[in-house]
Amino acid sequence: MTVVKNICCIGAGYVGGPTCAVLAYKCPDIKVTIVDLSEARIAAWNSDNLPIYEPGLDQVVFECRGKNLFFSTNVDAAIQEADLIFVSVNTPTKKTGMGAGMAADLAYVESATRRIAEVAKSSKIVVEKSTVPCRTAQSMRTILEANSTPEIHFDILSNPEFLAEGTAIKDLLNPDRVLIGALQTESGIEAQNALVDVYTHWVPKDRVITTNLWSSELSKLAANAMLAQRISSINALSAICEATGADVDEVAFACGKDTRLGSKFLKASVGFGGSCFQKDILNLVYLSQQLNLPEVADYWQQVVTMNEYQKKRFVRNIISTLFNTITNKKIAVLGFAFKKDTGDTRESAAITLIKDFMQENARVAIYDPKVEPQQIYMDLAEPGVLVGAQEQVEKKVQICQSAYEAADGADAVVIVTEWDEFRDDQLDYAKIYAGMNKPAFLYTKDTVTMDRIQQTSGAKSTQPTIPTTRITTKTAVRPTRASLARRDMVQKQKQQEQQSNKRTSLPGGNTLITRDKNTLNNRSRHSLPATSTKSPSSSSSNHNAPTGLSRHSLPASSKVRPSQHRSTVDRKPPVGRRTTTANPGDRKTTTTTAPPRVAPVKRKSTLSNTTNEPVKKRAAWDHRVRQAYEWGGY
Ligand SMILES: NC(=O)c1ccc[n+]([C@@H]2O[C@H](COP(=O)([O-])OP(=O)(O)OC[C@H]3O[C@@H](n4cnc5c(N)ncnc54)[C@H](O)[C@@H]3O)[C@@H](O)[C@H]2O)c1
Ligand SMILES: O=c1ccn([C@@H]2O[C@H](COP(=O)(O)OP(=O)(O)O[C@H]3O[C@H](CO)[C@@H](O)[C@H](O)[C@H]3O)[C@@H](O)[C@H]2O)c(=O)[nH]1
Repeated sequence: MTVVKNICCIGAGYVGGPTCAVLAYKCPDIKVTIVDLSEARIAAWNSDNLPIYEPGLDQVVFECRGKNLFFSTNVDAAIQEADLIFVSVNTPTKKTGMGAGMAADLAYVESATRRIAEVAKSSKIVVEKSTVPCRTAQSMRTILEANSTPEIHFDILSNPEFLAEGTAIKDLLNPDRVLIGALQTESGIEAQNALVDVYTHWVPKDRVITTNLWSSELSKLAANAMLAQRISSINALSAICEATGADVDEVAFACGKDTRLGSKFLKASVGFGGSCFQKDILNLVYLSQQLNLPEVADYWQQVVTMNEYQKKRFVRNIISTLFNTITNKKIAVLGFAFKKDTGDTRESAAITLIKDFMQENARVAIYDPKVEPQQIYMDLAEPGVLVGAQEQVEKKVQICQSAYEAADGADAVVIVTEWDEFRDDQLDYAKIYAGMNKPAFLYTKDTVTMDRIQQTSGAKSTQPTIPTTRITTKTAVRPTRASLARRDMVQKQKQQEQQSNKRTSLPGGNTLITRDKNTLNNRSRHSLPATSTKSPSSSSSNHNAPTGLSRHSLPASSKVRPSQHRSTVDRKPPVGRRTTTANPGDRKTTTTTAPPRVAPVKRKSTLSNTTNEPVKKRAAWDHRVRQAYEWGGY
């Protein structure tokens, strides 16, 4: 039986570093050496300032470094010493040549494999940790076997990594499962058992799954494709929600309660980012095409297409609500990393959004708590992102030290990354508002709807009303008293509408209901016009704004009293109105004036009647709900 005593990991990146640091932490009897070609990266791993930000990583590394955990650029020595070698190098999407834009670039995997074959002086278990197309292990095996001798034998395993950035240490310490694929030969199974023994130092045995090589490789792509598919599904539904008045969070909550579906990964967003999802789905699309399965390829391609659509839709909505132009307007972008608790910016939605803002000649101010300015400049200067060199980018964007600095003088604040410090109990939104141009707008990533800081009547600004992120029943929490009250209230309003709303007959026998401007929920209800043409009233508005607004509470940190909040609204009649023409799915034919960001006074009295809760108390309640959700994660 093979016992692993010495492990080498080739690739000291987001996966190799944390994975093998946790392995060293949990297996003090095993020596772990993480190697990389990048001297800068290894120097950082050996310093107090680790090259990646990941909660809990510092403690793990500082605990083991120098004892049984080592970082080195001496790749050959580490290979020679090891019994087992993880190949954890990058596998980005190919940029040129065959399969460009889709296929995984396996050059780094191949070069690491060749290096092992060249320098190994004893038998090794080589473990494919990188995410690779199905049957890559076959190519690795061919390279290794071509160099094996009677004394040196190579076994190849597939052990894909499922950690998510931002929660990597938690995921590694307590994984849902560990997957190990092997050739079903005697030697393959022995190697598989040796790796099982390593993991069972801390992972319960029933969570270590053993399969054949190809199932293991494909399972990694499949898991990512299915996770991303859920996000695209909920994002597709968010577009329908905005057009119909349904609330995407409520839909997600209702669907997620079905135990067959589950509540995770149903959070509508501006689109998924990160180095993995898009790359791995495109990888699957390419694989399907190569296998002559065009329908399968099209199916998975649609997940990526929907993601792109969502990002574009978000930008379009922002421009639309900013009166159809953002030229020379200052847009504050809060967050640049692709998700919170990581400094990783790869495929971050922020890059796409900022690119679009800049192409519309907006001025962009960016703040992220963990991403270095240099990284932001590099990402924005990437060919195909912004035309021009880094110096040009530096002239166009302002990188700020705080959210307040970014928002100062801004026309709009866009929260792209859901960092905790942007929560309304952390950030003083009254202060943010005070420093902004009026009317001021706030957009949040998870709603894809406009969150308007204040409704003003023209150029003159009024008292701040400061709604912050929307309050809804989120996927991880039960419906609240507040949301039930809202439902009651909406029903009540519906009844009132039936009496007071004007009914307009549309050609084709359809009916357009124009809502009373002062109703709480400014989403209009439409009968679906199969053949209707544009109603006369639709020509009066030229906006294409999102409408899926829900209620907002005052932030805990807000200095604005509920009474001020209401009185401002009293002074300002909401303008939300929506008319739909022939094709309800065609956003171009749907015109909407931006609905008010906050409810009119009517809302308060209705709510008070329904819940018997003063507004202030209700706001606090809503705030707790949101916090509970956010701490619960997706
Ligand atoms: N980032 C994630 O959250 C995540 C999660 C699961 C799986 N994965 C997969 O893991 C793999 C690695 O991802 P990552 O995010 O860690 O990438 P990364 O770019 O952060 O790290 C890869 C490292 O490998 C090094 N490298 C490349 N070729 C080398 C060679 N021949 N010898 C020595 N070092 C070499 C690079 O210098 C780099 O530091 C990818 O296949 C990725 O799809 C990533
Ligand atoms: O309900 C959700 C969940 C996530 N996201 C977004 O999806 C992206 C990816 O998030 P997440 O999956 O949490 O982070 P990653 O680090 O990309 O992790 C994914 O990709 C890794 C690399 O393959 C896998 O190992 C992980 O299992 C898989 O979750 C981010 O932009 C999130 O904001 C949503 O929009 N809605």
